[in-house]
Amino acid sequence: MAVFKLDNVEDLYEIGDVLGSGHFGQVREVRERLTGTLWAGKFLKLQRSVGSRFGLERKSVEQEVEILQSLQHQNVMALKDVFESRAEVVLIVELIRGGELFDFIAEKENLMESEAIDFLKQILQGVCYMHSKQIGHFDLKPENIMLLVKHAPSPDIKIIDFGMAHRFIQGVEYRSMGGTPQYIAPEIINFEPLSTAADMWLSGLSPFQGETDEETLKNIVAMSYVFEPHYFSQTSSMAKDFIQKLLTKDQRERMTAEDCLIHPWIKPL
Ligand SMILES: Cc1ccc2c(c1)c1c3c(c(C)cc1n2CCCN)C(=O)NC3=O
Repeated sequence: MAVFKLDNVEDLYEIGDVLGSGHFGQVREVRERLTGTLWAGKFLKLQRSVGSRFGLERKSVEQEVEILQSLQHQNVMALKDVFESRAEVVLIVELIRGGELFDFIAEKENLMESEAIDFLKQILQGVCYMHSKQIGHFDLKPENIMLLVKHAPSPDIKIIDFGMAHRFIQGVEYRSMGGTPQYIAPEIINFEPLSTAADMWLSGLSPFQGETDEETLKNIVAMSYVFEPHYFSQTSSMAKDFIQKLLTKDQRERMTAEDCLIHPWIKPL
């Protein structure tokens, strides 16, 4: 069993404002007392009793930490320290101030395909790196793609939140039902053995969005989507080819992150 630092996190870090919260718990800005450096603290509530509906199993937190400790890449959120008390574990991670990529794009009048390609290249480089270590993220969605700083000439992308991540072991099957309905791959809905290909079922604007989660899931399994002219009329055929090769139902046929990085839309000849 992994043992994290038992010091009181507040002895080393001044706890600041809440930056966000979600299934994982809360993220707060923290200031390292020794250096004055700002970090983000991810406060994860642990289950008080086995099987409790509230809080996370310690085992799943240990898995997230073990995965983060094995990832060092400029497009993946960095883990600095881990503290634990009786009821919670605190991950001290890189502070990412640029906000979510989704909001950055939404705030722009229009996004040039060249800008989209720059962002996509960084995401693919981060995903390619984690897949090369047999690690799948399993919750890649716009909310988990952030910008290190907002107003940089070419903003750095950071992939965050490895709470659903899994390290594959040769010959050991892995199935999961987790994820966010409009972004999960058909093999997850069908509870089939998974691979890192599930991360490649990328879609920012989900073309499968239904009125309800149930309808969305049916759309995904039925592969019923169209490139709505309202959103895709200005999208190049190369870009649509790229999207279609990702939204491939058979995970064995779907482009890998490596394939994507050499696709003509991303890497013109
Ligand atoms: C300035 C700011 C605002 C919201 C933040 C973060 C930073 C943030 C951060 C992280 C996570 C997992 C979630 C975060 N959230 C929650 C929302 C993420 N989709 C993180 O790992 N570093 C962050 O700075």
